Amino acid sequence: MTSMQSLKTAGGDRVAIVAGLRTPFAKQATAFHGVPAVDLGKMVVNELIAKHDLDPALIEQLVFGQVVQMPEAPNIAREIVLGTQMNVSTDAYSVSRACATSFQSTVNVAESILLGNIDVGIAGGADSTSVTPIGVSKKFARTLLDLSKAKTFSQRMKLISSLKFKDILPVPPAVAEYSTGLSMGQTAEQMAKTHQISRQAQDELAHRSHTLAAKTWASGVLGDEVMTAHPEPFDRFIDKDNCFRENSELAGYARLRPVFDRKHGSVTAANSTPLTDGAAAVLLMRESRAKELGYNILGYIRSYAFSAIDVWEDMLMGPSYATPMALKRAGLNLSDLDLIEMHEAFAAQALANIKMFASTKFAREKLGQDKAIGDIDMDKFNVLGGSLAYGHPFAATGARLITQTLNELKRRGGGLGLTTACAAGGLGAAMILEVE
Ligand SMILES: CC(=O)SCCNC(=O)CCNC(=O)[C@H](O)C(C)(C)COP(=O)(O)OP(=O)(O)OC[C@H]1O[C@@H](n2cnc3c(N)ncnc32)[C@H](O)[C@@H]1OP(=O)(O)O
Repeated sequence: MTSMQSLKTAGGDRVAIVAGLRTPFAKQATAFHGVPAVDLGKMVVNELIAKHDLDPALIEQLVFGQVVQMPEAPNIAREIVLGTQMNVSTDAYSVSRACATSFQSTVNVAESILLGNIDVGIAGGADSTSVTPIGVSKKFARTLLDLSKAKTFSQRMKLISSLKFKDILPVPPAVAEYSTGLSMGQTAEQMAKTHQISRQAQDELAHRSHTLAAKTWASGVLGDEVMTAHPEPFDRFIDKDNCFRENSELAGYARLRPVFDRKHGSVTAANSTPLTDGAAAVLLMRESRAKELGYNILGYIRSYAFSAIDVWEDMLMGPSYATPMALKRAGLNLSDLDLIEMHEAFAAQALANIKMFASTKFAREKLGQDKAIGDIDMDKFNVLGGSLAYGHPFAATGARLITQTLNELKRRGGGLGLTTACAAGGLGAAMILEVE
């Protein structure tokens, strides 16, 4: 059921986003090699507090997430509280919604404010694809347990001799769907085929994304929302993302071979998001509390929605399902929006969603509505470049999109912006933001 959302507290306050910050995003095994997600999270939250002169005692809740879990620190939010200047009594818990994780953490803090439980909270997400839990095969894990219970030498020998070489090889985490075994890249290939997205169109979108991101970095506007990082105890310094190409050339894209379907595919390293390390966070407050504390408000959450579809086919369609829900909840049409910020997991996925936004057939058959969501005006779409160029530290992307959209709306003198993402599990997230 989709009805209007009124995102106001009992006292009539809106949910204000006061600020957002992220670490630079670094390609796997580069600047943040060896830095776990929890440390990236601590870095960004500490800096967010310091940069905005926030008394840590005022923060009543921290909701955070990470997609690639660290088994030794399953509640990353609580570890961040304990590892920063925050009061130990600060409520902290972790959420997971795959690539839409920091949309979820932002909504959780917003809901706490709306319910009157808190006035000030921080939400965000962090991921490291460089520090990952390397596991063992199920057979090896089971044998190790049985070995610990074996009573005789011959029982132990029997168990050990049952193992083959492949059973003892380490198992890295897969960027794949648990129930289907399909990687995200294979799903992107499915989507390219179903929606007839050409290799040329994918490469052009990726080239556009890199070109816009390079231009944006060169303009200096990201300096305010991306911290410089010098992760202790690592003797390195990084002051900007290192995924985007300074001099992207379309001709270079065509040379690459497809990765996920080597024979008939079109998804390559250049039109996919790179595996990335990074963290992002947003500071939320009840509107009048923010004003009382003397903060300038960046913007407000106007509506949000999450959607879910089946995972066997074309499951990265989240924006096409969550966006109409968020629009209805805000009482808006697509054409009312000034900016559309869509997570680019793969160029094929973003282009398939753009196509379905414009499709009346899709609207009728999948959304149960007569009219298409609307044609996306590309002058409003990912105007600063997207995840293909910035990278995609899974749990941090939502908070990056929210912060980047609010800042860009502010620079344009205000307006309405959509942020939306697909996520594993067939999930989708959409949030409409307003800047006055
Ligand atoms: C909901 C969701 O968000 S789902 C999405 C979740 N995320 C994912 O699934 C991650 C998908 N991405 C990946 O798995 C990896 O990035 C891969 C497998 C696609 C590519 O990995 P790698 O092969 O390590 O990529 P790498 O960066 O080395 O690039 C391979 C080559 O392409 C080239 N290349 C990459 N980008 C570009 C570009 N924009 N232009 C030209 N060449 C490029 C590189 O220079 C490199 O060339 P080289 O081998 O001559 O040095």
